[in-house]
Amino acid sequence: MSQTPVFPEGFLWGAATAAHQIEGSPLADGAGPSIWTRFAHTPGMMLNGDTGDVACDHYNRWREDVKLMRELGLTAYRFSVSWSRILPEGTGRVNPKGVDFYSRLVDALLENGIEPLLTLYHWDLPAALDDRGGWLNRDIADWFAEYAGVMYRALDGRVKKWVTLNEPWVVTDGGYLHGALAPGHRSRFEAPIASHNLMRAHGAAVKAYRELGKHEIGLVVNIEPKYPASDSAEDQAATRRAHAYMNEQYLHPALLGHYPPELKEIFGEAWPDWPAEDFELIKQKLDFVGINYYTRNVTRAAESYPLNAAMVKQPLGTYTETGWEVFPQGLADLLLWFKRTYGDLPVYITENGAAFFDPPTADVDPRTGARRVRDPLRIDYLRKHIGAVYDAIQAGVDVRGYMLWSLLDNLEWSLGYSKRFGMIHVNYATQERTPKDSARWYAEVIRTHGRKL
Ligand SMILES: OC[C@@H]1[C@@H](O)[C@H](O)[C@@H](O)c2nc(CNc3ccccc3)cn21
Repeated sequence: MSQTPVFPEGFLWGAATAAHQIEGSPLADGAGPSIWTRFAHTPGMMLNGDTGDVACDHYNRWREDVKLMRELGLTAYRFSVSWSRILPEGTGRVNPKGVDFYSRLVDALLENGIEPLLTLYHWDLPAALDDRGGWLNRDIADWFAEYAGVMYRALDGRVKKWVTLNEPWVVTDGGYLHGALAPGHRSRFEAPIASHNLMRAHGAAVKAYRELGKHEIGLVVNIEPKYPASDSAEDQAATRRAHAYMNEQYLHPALLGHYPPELKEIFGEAWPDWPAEDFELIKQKLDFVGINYYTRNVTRAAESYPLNAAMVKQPLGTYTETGWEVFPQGLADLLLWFKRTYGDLPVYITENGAAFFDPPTADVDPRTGARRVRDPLRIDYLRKHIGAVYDAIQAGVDVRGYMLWSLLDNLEWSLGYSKRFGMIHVNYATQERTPKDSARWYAEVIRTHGRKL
């Protein structure tokens, strides 16, 4: 970044969370269980046996959390809705208390000048639908559109930026191919089917929005730039496969109406011949794309499944607690690739952040009793990545906002509470919130509209 940044007028400065990671009370007020309720209570699936039963108790503490957002000066907040709070069986009967929770949250955000960005699906499929095949059942496109319609009717107008899916790649790769995430399947035949039905459901929800909604809707993907470890043909080919598998597998059908050809090469006999009409459903006009960026991959050829590619650890690199290399240039490179490949569609950075070690309890000043959590590594990470966003904007990419992952320390899926991504520290024993130094730094970035990076 070569000069004091000035971000575009109206650029949104926010933070992001997800229902199952922060809310707790998964079965309160008539809610049905999700696949994560089940997965977390399946022995051996979660580090330390952690579950989302309490999490950050946001279901009860949401007023306090909105107050903290206001104090930091956030102008936007990205959150997700738990499908099984709204439709306990996934379809049919609506649970009014579930709708009320999100309606009250949205009203509180608006009263505090915070724009809501609502994600309809952030991995917590109703268990009742998983029992009917879940993402492997083609009917899920209709089930998802039904759920989306309930939310559009309830909140559209107060919510003006909707997201259909969060990261279909992780849902499929984690939940159906490698089994590390709910529902814990390990099948190279199931993964492409789940992946395709996720995109059909995305298309059906966007189509429903065009009939019911009056504002904006998009898709959120996690993408990582892939750099070849060498200029050997094998490493170049492995990098091409890795790029297609993560970065193009979802954006291509959503924005171009076809899959990248590498997917047939990767999955072979496990890659079906999809009906042409499926792509008419999937390729719906979008108002924006959300990009979740965390790291890059230096890629080499290797015997691995299914990509025959492996990541190369960088000896001089800095790595986060989740083992991801800190590489801010990758975000700028990725945004320029997006613009070159898909054109001038507006983009939001819908997640960016890092887990570094933070203590389980905040430091307390013995004289004043003030609590503090020092997190200089996170400040350095955020400063450099927000700087990369600025550089991409200067290079002509239409980035409209930045959502820091995450507002609060929270349940890091099957890693439990072992990884802290929050700019606000959560003492899980007391549920006490303490803004970390990174939160106070981010508040200054927001107040100066990026000048104080
Ligand atoms: O891991 C941090 C966050 C996670 O808490 C969010 O719920 C999720 O949206 C999210 N996506 C990524 C992107 N990368 C990723 C790669 C492999 C497995 C899981 C996530 C990171 N994160």
